[in-house]
Amino acid sequence: MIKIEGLKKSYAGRPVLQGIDLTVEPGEFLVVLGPSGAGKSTLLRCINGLVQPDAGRTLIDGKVFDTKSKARGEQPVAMIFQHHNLVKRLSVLKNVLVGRMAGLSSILTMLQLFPKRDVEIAMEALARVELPHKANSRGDQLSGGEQQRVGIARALAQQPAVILCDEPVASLDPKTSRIVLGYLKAICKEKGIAVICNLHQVDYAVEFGERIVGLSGGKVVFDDTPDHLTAEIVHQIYPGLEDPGIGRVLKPRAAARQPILAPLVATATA
Ligand SMILES: Nc1ncnc2c1ncn2[C@@H]1O[C@H](COP(=O)(O)OP(=O)(O)OP(=O)(O)O)[C@@H](O)[C@H]1O
Repeated sequence: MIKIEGLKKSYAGRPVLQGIDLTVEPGEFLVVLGPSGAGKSTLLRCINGLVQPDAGRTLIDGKVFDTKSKARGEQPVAMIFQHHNLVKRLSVLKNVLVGRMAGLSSILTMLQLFPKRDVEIAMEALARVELPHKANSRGDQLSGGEQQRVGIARALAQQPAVILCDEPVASLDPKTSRIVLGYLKAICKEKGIAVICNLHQVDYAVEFGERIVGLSGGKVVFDDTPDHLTAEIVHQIYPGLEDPGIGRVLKPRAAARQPILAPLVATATA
């Protein structure tokens, strides 16, 4: 279980996260929505131990995880990025094995020598995203969607408790985006890995998210299942958004409901 308690972060005196509390269960697929600058990436960086919050903490299975844990090589958190972050000149298999490096001595890492068990784990992860036949291809010989599937395999090979995804389909076409999100969700369920996924696309959030968190002005302004996400709430999460079609992706039942969090309007207009 991932427990995020009172996370606060400011840059140059400007608050970016203003006290985030979230609990995410194993195997839960949580989507974070919010406008540019809402603090979505900062939230993931704090959870991942890349950024030290000014206040608050993240507990993973009851143990604090922060920048110090990361520096010690603890790896309960895997990350998937928008631009895949593959090493293009390395083979697909070696890219996936990057997910296993934390447990290796620096000499083995330098020589790119991997224990048989790690290679097996990496191949299993590649098989899970249906790319074992690409193991010996170079990273830059794959399409964008395939590269993102390798990114998922690399995260999976790390055997994490949580996978954080920062706009993982922002540079993919709609069909490929659905394929990639489909793999992520299936893996989340099968392996009991919590997934926290930043997205900009409300339609994908509703289609794939089991739970949606709306972030605005560094605060959680919505936290519920997709069928409770109304067009009004979407407009309040994204102030000034002019997209009359947004209501079409929301279920009629949701469209009939009222916004459920009182601070929403105040935060969105602050
Ligand atoms: N290292 C940093 N130094 C200074 N300011 C930062 C830093 N990282 C983020 N910020 C600022 O914090 C705010 C939130 O940034 P963040 O990247 O978390 O937003 P976001 O919701 O992920 O936006 P986007 O959807 O555009 O990626 C922004 O105003 C950004 O400029």
